[in-house]
Amino acid sequence: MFSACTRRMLTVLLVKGKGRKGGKGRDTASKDRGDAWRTDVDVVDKADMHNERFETYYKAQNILGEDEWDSFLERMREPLPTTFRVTGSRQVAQLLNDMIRETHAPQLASVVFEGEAVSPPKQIPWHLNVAKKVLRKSPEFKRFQNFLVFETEVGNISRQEAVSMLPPLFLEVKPHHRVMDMCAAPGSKTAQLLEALHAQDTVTASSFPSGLLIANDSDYKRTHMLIHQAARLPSPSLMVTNHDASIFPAIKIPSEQLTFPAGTKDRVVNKRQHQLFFDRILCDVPCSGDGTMRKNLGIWKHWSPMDGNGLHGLQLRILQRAMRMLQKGGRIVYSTCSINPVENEAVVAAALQSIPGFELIDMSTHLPGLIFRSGIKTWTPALDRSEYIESLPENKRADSKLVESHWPPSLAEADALHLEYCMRIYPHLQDTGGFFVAVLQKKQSPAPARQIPDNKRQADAVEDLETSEVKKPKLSAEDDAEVTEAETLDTMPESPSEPALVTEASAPEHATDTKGKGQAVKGADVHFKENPFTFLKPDDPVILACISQLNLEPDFPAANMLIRNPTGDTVRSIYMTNDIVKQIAENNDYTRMRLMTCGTKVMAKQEGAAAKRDNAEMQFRILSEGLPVMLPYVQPASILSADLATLTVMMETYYPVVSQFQEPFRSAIEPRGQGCYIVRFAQGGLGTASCVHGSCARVLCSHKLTARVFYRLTHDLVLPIWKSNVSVTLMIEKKAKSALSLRVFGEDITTAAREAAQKRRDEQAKSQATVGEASLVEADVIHEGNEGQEGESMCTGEQ
Ligand SMILES: C[S@@+](CC[C@H](N)C(=O)[O-])C[C@H]1O[C@@H](n2cnc3c(N)ncnc32)[C@H](O)[C@@H]1O
Repeated sequence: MFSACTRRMLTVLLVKGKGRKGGKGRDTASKDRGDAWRTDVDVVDKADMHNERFETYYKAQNILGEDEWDSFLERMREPLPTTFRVTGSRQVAQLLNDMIRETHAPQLASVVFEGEAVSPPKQIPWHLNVAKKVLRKSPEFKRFQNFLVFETEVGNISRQEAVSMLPPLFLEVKPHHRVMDMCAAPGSKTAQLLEALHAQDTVTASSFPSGLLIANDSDYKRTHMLIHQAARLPSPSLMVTNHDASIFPAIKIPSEQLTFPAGTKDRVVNKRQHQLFFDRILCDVPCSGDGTMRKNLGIWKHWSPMDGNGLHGLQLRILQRAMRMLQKGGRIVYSTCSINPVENEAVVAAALQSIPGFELIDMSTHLPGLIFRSGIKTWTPALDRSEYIESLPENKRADSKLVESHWPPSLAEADALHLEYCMRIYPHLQDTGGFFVAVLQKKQSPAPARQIPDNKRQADAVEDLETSEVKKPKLSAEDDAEVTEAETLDTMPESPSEPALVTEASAPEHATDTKGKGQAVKGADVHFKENPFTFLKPDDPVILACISQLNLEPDFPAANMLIRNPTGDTVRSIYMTNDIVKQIAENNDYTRMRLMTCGTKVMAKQEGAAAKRDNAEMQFRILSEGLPVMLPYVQPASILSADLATLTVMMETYYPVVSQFQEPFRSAIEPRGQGCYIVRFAQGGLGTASCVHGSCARVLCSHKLTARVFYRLTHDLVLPIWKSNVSVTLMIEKKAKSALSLRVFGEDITTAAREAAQKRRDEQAKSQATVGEASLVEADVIHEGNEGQEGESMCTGEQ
């Protein structure tokens, strides 16, 4: 389907039947991760997938030729192929991709169900069609589905519609780019953008991109989904904010982050702070979601053209705000999962007409395998819910409830805007959902740009601040209150002497003093209750202790470590950011930005049983999720080597004592003091594990023999451990440990799994005993009944 898809994309169609439960629309489409792969009950019949208004409206828009209309509608009523993306860290992604390609796909290659061959999962652009019945009844597919469910639960695989993977591909994000995701939750595209920023990552270590990604969503609860999603791709370049994207505040950045083109006025050069402009912005705006009707069947019943009419104003304002935050030469992708021109071409046309200096770009050859139709140049907005669509002459349009931007521009204007460069994707073209993408670019200034290093930017931003003049579109009064440019840009300090932002009266002594204590900050949001962000000084005792305990390299970015608590006294978790994220956090009021998180959590104070047992002084450990980011700074000599036998011991026992390990690991760990260490299990290493309960050696297990099964490690594995006075513990979370065990050994050999299996066996035995007792009682009752009133005894017994 899409030949330019990223390495991590895979697609599988898991469900093919009559249809599934109707959803509530696009924004509610994300489900509980664990349920995401389970097949739903059919509740909407094909016969109910009709909506007169939908058909009349779209026929009137001429979105497709007559010859395509029937196949379009027919495909709209077919269930959507289920696609998924491997989203975990590069280490996990590589393993999972290999597992699917090398283990699951071959195992599924020869499945024949009811006399018909079923195709295995394939990387996009291929597809697999599997009937629900096959999934339920074919043991091979059931196993594959279980694998998907498990990896989805631990967050390494997420269900994502194929078309929804497109916008980030059109953005072409590079590691040095400053990127904004305006409407980001639940975060599937954010994950793709992060992957692009981290294109230089290796299998075990994260890169340290100089770029930035701000992932924003106006829905507070949904920003937590974003944070959760992003935690799987730990990045020092990430910030998550909770703002209305249409009034996203201007972000200040100090001069050090910019280079100025020759001829820039002194007044500008001497300014201490400037507005940050982005290289790439994604506007995946809230929409009516009628392109998702194949999976959100509820939309069939309730669809009305007024859905799109009502969203148009907000969509336009979000796009306009993005345009005002874009760097010259920068790119915006505007996307919706709607096929309604009022939410698509109308928004793009109005935005281009209202803000000069932008153009649509032709991306038709960017993904050669993608089949799409060009954007349309004229449409007829619906005046009401009526099934009859009427157009109005231009002189009557002002009298309607619609605003000017709902209507199409003249054909000459549409030609000049190149609306044909917009891309419309319909379900029948390549068996996907419906989707719309437009790629806008801010024209370069006439003066050729000087060659500048990656981490330095032209002060193009400054010029814009000085000169920007924005023509505002007429917006419908009922849509939303109009937000003026002044409200956002005015908050920039005009004079270099104006103090930096962020008041935090309770800033700790050891923190960098970036706060104007007690000062009221212009634009601060007093209702925003998240903890402040406090950067530790590089010579803070906590940082110095971490450097020495964890054997960190001299180039460890000690100045970029931050803590999050109101007082700054207790340091439990330490986050790491890159320079640009630090600059933004320090130069902007975090409440005004509504900053939820920045950077990534990399270290934590060792607490709990182990520390208490050992009476440990304050010690820090590297978190498993932060390890890829920290690894480049851990001195190689301090990294321990181990084989899979060592890993087996760590998996099979909660707190294995040193004497349980074999040589050479035992001698390597024995003399070391208490603390956190990093262990590398090298690719190609061969190991064994006892089969505890799994299918691989079930026969041996049931005969109480110890099965030793051999495994080979296909990639380097690097993990954190904690050595106490007596034991060595693998420091990864319980579920992640089980997932790792499944990936490496093909079985869950962890202590937790063994205990759970034992518990299940005990319960089973108990219930069998109860059944036994019950049948004895039953037999007694039957016996008694038989003795007494023959014929009524069964009934009594069953009660
Ligand atoms: C289509 S969804 C985004 C999906 C997301 N890009 C992804 O790929 O996972 C639209 C999002 O816009 C958010 N939203 C709605 N109004 C908004 C606004 N004014 N500003 C920012 N976000 C908004 C919704 O909460 C929703 O999460």
